[in-house]
Amino acid sequence: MAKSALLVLEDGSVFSGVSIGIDGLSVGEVVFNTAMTGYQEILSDPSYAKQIVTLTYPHIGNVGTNSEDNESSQVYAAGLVIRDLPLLASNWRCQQSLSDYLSANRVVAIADIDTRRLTRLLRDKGAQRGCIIAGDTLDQGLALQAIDGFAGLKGLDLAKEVTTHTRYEWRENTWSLEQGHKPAEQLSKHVVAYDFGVKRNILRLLVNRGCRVTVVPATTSADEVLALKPDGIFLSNGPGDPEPCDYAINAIKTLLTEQIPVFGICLGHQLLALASGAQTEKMKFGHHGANHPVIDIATGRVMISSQNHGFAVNEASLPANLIATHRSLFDGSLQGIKRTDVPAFSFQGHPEASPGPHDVEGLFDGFVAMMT
Ligand SMILES: NC(=O)CC[C@H](N)C(=O)O
Repeated sequence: MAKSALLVLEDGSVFSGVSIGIDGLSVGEVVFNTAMTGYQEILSDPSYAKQIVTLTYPHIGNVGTNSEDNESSQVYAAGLVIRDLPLLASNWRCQQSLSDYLSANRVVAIADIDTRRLTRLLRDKGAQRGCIIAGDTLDQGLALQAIDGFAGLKGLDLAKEVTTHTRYEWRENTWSLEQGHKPAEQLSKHVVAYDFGVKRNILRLLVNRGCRVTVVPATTSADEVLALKPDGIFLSNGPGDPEPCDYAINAIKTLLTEQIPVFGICLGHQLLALASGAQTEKMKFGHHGANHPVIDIATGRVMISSQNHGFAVNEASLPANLIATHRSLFDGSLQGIKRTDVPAFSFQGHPEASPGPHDVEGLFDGFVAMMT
């Protein structure tokens, strides 16, 4: 018999379902993601730390999980909420069912709830603080207490918590159906990548373009980065609010005076903006999905992108040396920026996909071209 579980929200809403992970209680910001595939990449994306992810696609788990599709070494999402877990996981790459994967990674998760009702609620009221409890005894009062004890993501520096403790070299190339991981390329450009919660596919796409990648902890100083003699500096994605990451903002300010190419993704984009004098703000329910249209303002070209952010750069706050390069066609919010005085640019969505379409991958080529 499946154990029961409850999802409780700060507004008092309660959804009851069945547990598909471990027994226990987990609190976080509840958000919805509209991607139809890629649940394993989403769960292991460090940017989801302290967030409980609801997947709007109704059948989740059909293809199980495997050891190659993780975007980091563990699950970072604080919990998973789905409609229906199929009885059977079937795929030639499947090594573990989703439910076994959730248990092995110590995740509290709930299925059999009305994710359409939940998503409408989140859309109307905004992302909610919430709690999943699973097990033999379900105490709603305890869940509400846990929610009270969680202040939300605003003001929370999580990059420092998920970053690597030690510097390391990344050599693994991209994966394809025909070849698995491709053999190493000739590596001619040296990229120092700040790990604020980096996804592996970003590092692979850099290797695929001939970059030797050195990944450094989030708190690495500008002097330490410069001592590594980088041809380019990459600012990664990551969880939490960018504003309290003053150590990173200060380092980026210094690095921007060096005329070394800088490329930022998501949190890295927000940090580049803050270091350039712009401002960020919390969004109502953010962008989480793999089907978000974004326009390249200079060419008018529309690309479908992967997205995962709850904060955004306020376009009205851009200083004179920062121009808008991309906008979301869902809500008009800023999706890309470029410095006019130094070689630095960034994108709010996820050009590395994983999961999602590859329309925006050309930004990696732009970064390599800047270094050449
Ligand atoms: N994927 C990311 O890097 C997310 C950035 C930031 N934590 C946000 O929610 O906006």
